[in-house]
Amino acid sequence: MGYVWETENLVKEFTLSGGLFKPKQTVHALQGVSLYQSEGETLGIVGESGCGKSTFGYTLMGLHEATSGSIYMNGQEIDPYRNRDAVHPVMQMVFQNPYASLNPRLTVNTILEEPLELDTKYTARDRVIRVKEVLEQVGLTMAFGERYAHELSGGQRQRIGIARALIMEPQCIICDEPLSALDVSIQVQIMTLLERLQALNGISYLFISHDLSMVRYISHRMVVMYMGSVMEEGPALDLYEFPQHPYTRALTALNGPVIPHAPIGTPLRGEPPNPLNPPTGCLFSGRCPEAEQRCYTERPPLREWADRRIACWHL
Ligand SMILES: Nc1ncnc2c1ncn2[C@@H]1O[C@H](COP(=O)(O)OP(=O)(O)OP(=O)(O)O)[C@@H](O)[C@H]1O
Repeated sequence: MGYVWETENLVKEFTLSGGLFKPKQTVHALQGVSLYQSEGETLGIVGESGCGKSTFGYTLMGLHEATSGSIYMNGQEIDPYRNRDAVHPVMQMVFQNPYASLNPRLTVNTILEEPLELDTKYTARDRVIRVKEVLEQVGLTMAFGERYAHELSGGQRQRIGIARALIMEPQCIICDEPLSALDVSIQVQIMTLLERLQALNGISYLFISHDLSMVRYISHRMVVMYMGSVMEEGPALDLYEFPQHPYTRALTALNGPVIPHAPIGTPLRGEPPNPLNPPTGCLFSGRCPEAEQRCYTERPPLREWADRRIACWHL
């Protein structure tokens, strides 16, 4: 089975413009990320705030221009930043804030029909049918089509966000913290909806969240990111219950031990290093309880280890 998308050594740097006495500075947001996603799979990306999760999703979607590296969709190398038309049939995005991501001046019907209008394959009648179909899929009736965003609850808005992503039948939806603005009971409903849609349409999700304990439930595979770099990647439950990288162990330690005898990490200490000036060795070395001399000078590559990939000299 082919990959829906794949990245090779993806690098994203943001340049901060300097001032009269201040030189330009570079934020190293993604430092060579190589990942892939299979059809029908949910891939979770977790990590602390600022580790580059959203930047990865945005660069993949072409909302940011990659500094270097390659992006493939269905095996074809593309530049999503310059060729959005090639991205949209493959990938759509659901945003964190359902309040901000819907245009308040448009009815739900107009919001959902807009992308269809760009495709000549859809007649006016087809558009109405497709909007009804997609509203039903996200658990809303046709009557919601007449409403404006402010007339909807948070959960209903996020359902519309999902409907908008679904409408062109993409292969993959990037969900960037889609639950964090919602109440816990609504979060469960939206998670259940996403799972049902996956069973129905075979869609893939790239699920971005800082909440490891939640991501492990929804994901098949999980990626732990730190300072724009992949620290550990593997089957979600297994990775959560038996974390190997000291950083993953530290993250899971925050949630308490899950399984008796599972390796328990040392809780995180200190702050991540400045992304303007990342360390030359392992990016986690400054906070790692197991760091040795080599960790401070040489960056560990991401190496295969059973069904995982781990970037640590201690394997
Ligand atoms: N447009 C931008 N200009 C400059 N720096 C940016 C920009 N967008 C993101 N960054 C920086 O890139 C790094 C990664 O940010 P990003 O938002 O991708 O992290 P994140 O893991 O998604 O965090 P959060 O969970 O808080 O959204 C951070 O240091 C951030 O400050």
